[in-house]
Amino acid sequence: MSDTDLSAYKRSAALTALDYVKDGMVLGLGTGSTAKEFIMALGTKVAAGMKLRGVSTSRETATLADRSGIVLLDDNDHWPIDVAVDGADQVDPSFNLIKGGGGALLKEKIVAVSAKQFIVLIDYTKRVPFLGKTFPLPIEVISFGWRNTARAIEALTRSRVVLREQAGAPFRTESGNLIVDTHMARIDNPRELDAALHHIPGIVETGLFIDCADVLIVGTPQGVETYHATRP
Ligand SMILES: O=C(CO)[C@H](O)[C@H](O)COP(=O)(O)O
Repeated sequence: MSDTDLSAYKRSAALTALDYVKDGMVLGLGTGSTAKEFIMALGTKVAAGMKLRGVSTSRETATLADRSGIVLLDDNDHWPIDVAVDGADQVDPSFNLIKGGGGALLKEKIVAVSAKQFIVLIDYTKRVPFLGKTFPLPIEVISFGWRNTARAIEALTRSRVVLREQAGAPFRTESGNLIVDTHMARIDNPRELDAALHHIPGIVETGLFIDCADVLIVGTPQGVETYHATRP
């Protein structure tokens, strides 16, 4: 299915997420095409008189938020984020996520875990029985010694690790780091893998979002489905 076909499902999920937005809130604003639908929809709320402030996870999102009339908090402020809303690349049955397809995973994770509630918006094709296989795991690494870091990731995961490129050059995150995409056949235990990866020096953050999502909103051909995570 093409991205154009899926954009209607992303949009319907984004519109449903508006129900969670109340006047005066501070919102965490994700990055990517689904987050974009949400931020543009927020513009209608602001135009109708709602006052919203936000924390942006990328320059692209900051531009969209500005156009929607959302006042952005400074990077150096303490952010009292009520609700963070973002897309994802894969979601497993326990609502664990792979994120970072757009390369914004570090800021996205900081914002998601800072929020009182984290809402994930996806089209139905992103729900998977297990993470990996159809989407490589993005890992943000510092450029110093990145080849050694990549080798260590390969040894741990027994998978192919590929430096992400853009226009023929290494892709740089907004924090100045690199992304290596890790092609794993299947991630059986995302929590254990995330913990093990964090022991490798040079890894800044992984695209595994474990126990972060509170609400999952899925756009499907049959309509929008909403799920609330239950945690012990
Ligand atoms: O993690 C992300 C960016 O780093 C995005 O949320 C993820 O890639 C999904 O993107 P899209 O909504 O465009 O399908």
